[in-house]
Amino acid sequence: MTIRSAGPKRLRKGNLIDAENRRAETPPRVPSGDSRDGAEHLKAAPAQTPPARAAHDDAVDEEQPYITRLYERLDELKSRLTARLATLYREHGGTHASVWDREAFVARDVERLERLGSVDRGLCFGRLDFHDAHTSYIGRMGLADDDYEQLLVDWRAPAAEPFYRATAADPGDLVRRRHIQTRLRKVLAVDDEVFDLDAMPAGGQGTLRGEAALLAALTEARTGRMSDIVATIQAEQDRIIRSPLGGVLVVQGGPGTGKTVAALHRAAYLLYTHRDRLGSSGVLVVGPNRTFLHYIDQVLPSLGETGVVLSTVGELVPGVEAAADDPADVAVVKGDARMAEVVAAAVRDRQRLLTGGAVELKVDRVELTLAPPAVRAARTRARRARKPHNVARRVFVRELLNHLADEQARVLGESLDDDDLAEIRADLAGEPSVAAVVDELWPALTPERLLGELFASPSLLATAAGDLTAAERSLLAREPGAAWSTADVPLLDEAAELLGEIDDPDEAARLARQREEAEIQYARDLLDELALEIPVDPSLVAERYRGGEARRSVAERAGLDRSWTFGHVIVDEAQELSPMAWRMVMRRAAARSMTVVGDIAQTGAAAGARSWADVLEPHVPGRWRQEALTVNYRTPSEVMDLAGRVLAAIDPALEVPTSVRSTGEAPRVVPVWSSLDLVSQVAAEITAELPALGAGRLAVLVPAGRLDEVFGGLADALPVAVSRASTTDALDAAVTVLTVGQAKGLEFDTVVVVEPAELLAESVRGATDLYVAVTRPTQRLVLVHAEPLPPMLTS
Ligand SMILES: Nc1ncnc2c1ncn2[C@@H]1O[C@H](COP(=O)(O)OP(=O)(O)OP(=O)(O)O)[C@@H](O)[C@H]1O
Repeated sequence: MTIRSAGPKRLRKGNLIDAENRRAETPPRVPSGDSRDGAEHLKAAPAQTPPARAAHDDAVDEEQPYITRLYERLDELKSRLTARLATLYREHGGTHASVWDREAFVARDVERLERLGSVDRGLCFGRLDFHDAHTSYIGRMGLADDDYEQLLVDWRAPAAEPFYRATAADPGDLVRRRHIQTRLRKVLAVDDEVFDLDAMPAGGQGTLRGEAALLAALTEARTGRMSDIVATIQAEQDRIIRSPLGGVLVVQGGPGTGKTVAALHRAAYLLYTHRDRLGSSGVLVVGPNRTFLHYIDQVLPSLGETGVVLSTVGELVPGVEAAADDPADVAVVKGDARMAEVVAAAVRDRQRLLTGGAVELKVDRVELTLAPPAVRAARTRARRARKPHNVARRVFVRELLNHLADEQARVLGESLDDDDLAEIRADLAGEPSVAAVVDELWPALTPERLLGELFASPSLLATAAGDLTAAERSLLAREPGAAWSTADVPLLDEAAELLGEIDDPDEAARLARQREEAEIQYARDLLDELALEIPVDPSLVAERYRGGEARRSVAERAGLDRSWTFGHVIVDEAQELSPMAWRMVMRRAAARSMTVVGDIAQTGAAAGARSWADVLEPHVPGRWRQEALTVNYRTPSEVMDLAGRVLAAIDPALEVPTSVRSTGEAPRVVPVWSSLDLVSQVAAEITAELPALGAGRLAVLVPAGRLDEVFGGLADALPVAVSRASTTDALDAAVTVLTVGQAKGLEFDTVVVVEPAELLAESVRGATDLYVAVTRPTQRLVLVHAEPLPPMLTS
């Protein structure tokens, strides 16, 4: 096994060896010793000599009492909080102010308890020894004793920075950085980097260790869930994590360079550092699909942050469920920036004039004439209000009723005072024939109705989408009542923005009901999570949360409110967003504080990005900054050699990230004589792989057209659980069958790619899909094919 220190982390003074030796049963693989791209590489160490082992064991013993003390402090704080919370939950009544105070205490204590409960695993993972003889311990949260003496420094605090940033060239005041590995509150290993050997106490030199903690993290079997990397953040990642809050930060990096994980740690860092600001406005993380969000959803809670909203593009409009998939050409048209004008024109087209001449209305046996000029005047006034359609509708209705009331007075030949006129207007407003005309001329519209009617009507489309070709317009056709697609959601959002809220009591009641259900569910989840030792009646908690806007968590409120603007927005796999999706996401980030994470070389969506400038210049011209991540932590170098050939076929100018380690196992290519045998051969390959897989995860990546066939065949043939990406347990099974699109952002110990030539041919971005597919494994890659392999995989 080799670790290459290719950039973020450099070889440092002292030996660098694998502390895992202590528990590893087999010695690590001797490195191949190649040094690509001039990257320094770290050699796996020979087995420890007895004195080194003894010194190491002494260091483990030395740390245990302190770690035990930290856990005791954690437990003490937890039991104090639990007791106080149980008391607060039982209290009733009091003045309005005292009830309010009590609620505030409850909310604060619940949040604290959640945080304390989330940091148990690996509470402390580092220690810094400074020249002035003081020592700091670094961990998942800050802890102090009752005398305010600092016991543990939060990893996000400025005092923890040397843990991630110190280098041999620039160690600052640091004498030694120690990684501490714990399991179940026991110290397992320590891993030291010494910056000043002379300043080390006698005997301390024996514990010198290198990249063991990183190596241990990288080679661990995958669980189907992303883990935090708080103990092993690398310097180039740390710079991104601690980059200032303001403006748009783009993080460009190849597969496996830690973009996702760094972005999530950045969310935790920003919440910690700017709690005042972000605590009330919240952080939104946008990911490519639900499976991916499920894959990452443990990372922030494990860092003690629960208040972040995770959403796909298709979920960003509350109340709309994007259940359909559009073909690529349809998604391209719907995602095109020109659609903004189409939606705007569609709204304008619903503000109509009387094209067929005057209409006669019979109100209370009085004949009233509504003439075209009156409607035109009302429309002009309403449009001048420069308000959303449904809000401006009030002006239109008022103008029209004024006109009709005057008309009625004229017909009756009476001179009426203001009160009489107001009464007539009220009567007119309740008159069905008047309401019908108003609805025809300026209807109250929901986004769903606007787009549903637009896409179902070639004539409405022809008027609103004149800039689109006839072929493009025909791609927008949709049956009334059909399911919405992900590509429809940004259009619905665009429409919602232009339409505004409807003054409709039924709609208001529906939203209130939706909110209430969410509150009750929240209360239930809360009690489940807290697992209070003293029983508390869930209905009391539900009651407590019901109705009180201010008592709901920010994430809850934000999740239910389409117009919520977040303090910071993180967009992952950002290369996949269409221009229309960007418009929607930008609305959620009104202050333009964003982290945009992606890889232009992995753009799979036909409507996705070709350059970050194309994406961002229209929204934040000249006001975005870019950082790069260059080291691949996921994929071994043997697999990346093959991936590099695929990348070169996409564009020879694109750079392959340098793998930080190698396994000595080249990708395996398995030819099959007939495509009829493809699935059985895949099953045989997986069966052979299972012993090495252990408790890890294996993905079968297939062309979309083969999903059902391969899933069905494997589910029958394999002795282990097989799932597919569309189900909620997708990442829990040992074997998951996915399309490449569904595997975006995910990783697995072993990946079996089925029929690469078909993947390549399946879409205009087939080569990109192939690149994404082969960069998913952390250990082994197998290619099974009946059709000839694409040349880029054979050379
Ligand atoms: N500093 C680190 N310490 C330990 N593990 C790390 C570190 N950096 C990245 N990793 C691991 O490397 C893997 C890849 O990270 P991540 O998924 O964030 O990469 P990515 O750049 O988003 O990849 P892709 O573009 O392919 O989606 C993850 O398992 C992550 O935990």
